[in-house]
Order: sequence, then structure tokens, then C-alpha cells
Amino acid sequence: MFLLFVCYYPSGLEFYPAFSFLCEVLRLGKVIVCGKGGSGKSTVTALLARYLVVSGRSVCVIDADESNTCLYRMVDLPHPGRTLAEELGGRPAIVKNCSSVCFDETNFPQKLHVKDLPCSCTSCRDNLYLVSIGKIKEMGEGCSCVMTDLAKQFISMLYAGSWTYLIDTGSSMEHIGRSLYDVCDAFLMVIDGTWESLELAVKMKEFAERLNKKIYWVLNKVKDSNLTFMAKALEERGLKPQGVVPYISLFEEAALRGNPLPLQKEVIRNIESLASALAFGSQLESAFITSCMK
Ligand SMILES: Nc1ncnc2c1ncn2[C@@H]1O[C@H](COP(=O)(O)OP(=O)(O)OP(=O)(O)O)[C@@H](O)[C@H]1O
Repeated sequence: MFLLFVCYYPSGLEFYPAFSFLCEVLRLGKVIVCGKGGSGKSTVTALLARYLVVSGRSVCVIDADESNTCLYRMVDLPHPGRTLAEELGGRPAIVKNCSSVCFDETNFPQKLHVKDLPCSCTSCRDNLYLVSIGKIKEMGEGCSCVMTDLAKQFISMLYAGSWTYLIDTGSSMEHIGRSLYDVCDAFLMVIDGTWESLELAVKMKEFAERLNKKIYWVLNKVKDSNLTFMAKALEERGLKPQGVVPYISLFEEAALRGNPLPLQKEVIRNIESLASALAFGSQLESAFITSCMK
């Protein structure tokens, strides 16, 4: 039996019904958020992170995109200061040391807890943490392989426990090419309303099946007028999404002004059902697909 209660969310969020059991059962572990460029990976990461935290979970967002700069603003946290790469001495030190050991069982006999990382490279409020792996900052400084290798070592050493780690990746397939999935539990793929996203989703589905990893899907910023097309296209490809985040013009405004993502009722409702579907491994009700097919 599901118990429904009403809780008060801090930071200006409205009263909103929440399922208390959600916090108990949600065991997402380490999740790679992936998708084509601009599909909304950072947006979905930030929404899910903020929602999970107000629902009582401990969440660490790992910014593994070496090009973006504003994730901290989206999750409404202070700038984390240095990246992990900078904290470890910058690219030269990482290239020198991390090809084998930046983080391994020798350096860290016990699992590393985000809370134990230096404040100079983390940002946090309540139970929401943000760590940024590294950014390309200089012209001609070299490729991002070293960052992905660092991310892989770091994530593998992280204490999982009851924490959820949301790993926001760049738009490329670098995370696949360098097997970041080895140290993660699942993929959450963001699909926007484009053919390219659909094609990429099919590819990711094949990869996940071959890897025997869980993969979840979320439709993002699909306009109402395109839902019918998307629903049919998804069904034809055997893709069953766990959630939909509609096109919300306030998000664009927040992006324009560099403001945190607004979490009003409509947004929370969508994120809540996505989180719930992720927790239970369920898919969007087929009613959604059938209603779009009409
Ligand atoms: N549901 C939505 N409704 C309206 N706008 C959205 C939505 N989701 C994302 N956007 C907008 O789309 C743009 C790209 O979003 P975002 O930065 O989250 O994508 P990304 O996949 O992380 O991008 P990149 O590949 O560059 O890392 C942003 O301007 C964002 O505000």
C-alpha cells in the first residue's frame, strides 16, 4: 500500500504530495546521464538531483563534461572552486600520475566518500554535492581522455551506500569509447525531439544490452505537437521511456539568465513520476503511448 503524505520543501518550493516510500526504495547507484548534444543532459541531471534531495536522498552530481560551465548554477549551488583535476595538480600531474594511480585501493584502502573530499573542489548544500572532474581551459592543452580516465578512477573509488551519483557527461561518445560504464550501474539517456536522438538511443540500447547494464530513457523538451511522432518512433524502435519532461519555456529563461532551474509544481510532477519509474524499473504507462498514437 502506498502512503501519501504532504511535506514542505525548502527553498521556496510549494507544498507538494510526495511518496515517502520513494526515498526508501530508490537505489539508483552510479548513473551515467547521456544523450546527444543539447538534448538536456544537464537539465535532467539538475532536476533529478534537486528532486531527489528534497525527497530525502543524498545525491552527488559529478560533472564529467569538460566543456560546460554552469551546472552549479542549474543545481543552485555555489561554484565548486577547483575541479578535481586542478586539485590534483592539473593536467601535467594527472598525465604523470593518473595513467595508473590517482585513485586506487593502494591510495584509498577504504572507499572514498564525497564528504571527505577537500572543500576547495566540492560544493554542497544539505545532501546535494557537486564535483567537477576537469575542464579544457587552455588552447591546445590536449584531448579530454585524461579527464575521462580520471573520472573513471574517481567514480570507481566512491562509496556507494545509499547515495545516488548522477554523472553528467559531454555530448560525445567519449564515455562509451573509454568505458566509463565499467564503474557505473546504469545509463539514463535523454532523448529530445530529433531523429538523431532516436538513432543514438537505438545504439545505446544495443550497447546496454551487450554490457548487461540497465538503461532508462527520458524524453525531454519534446513539444506537444511532436509527441505523436515521437511516441510512434519510440515504439517502432522498442524504446519504452520512463518519463517525460515537457518543453518548458521557463527553463530557457533560466538558461538565459544563468538562474537555477525553476522547480514549480508541473516540473516536480514530471520529475517525481520519472524518479518513481526509475525506482521501480517501470515504464511510462502505455496509455501515454496509445494516447499519442491516436
Ligand atoms: N525541458 C526543456 N524545456 C525547455 N528548454 C530546455 C529543456 N531542457 C533543456 N532545455 C534547454 O536546452 C538547452 C540545452 O540543455 P542542456 O544544457 O541541459 O543540454 P545538454 O545535453 O546538457 O547540453 P551539452 O550537450 O552541451 O552538454 C538549454 O538552453 C536548456 O535550457
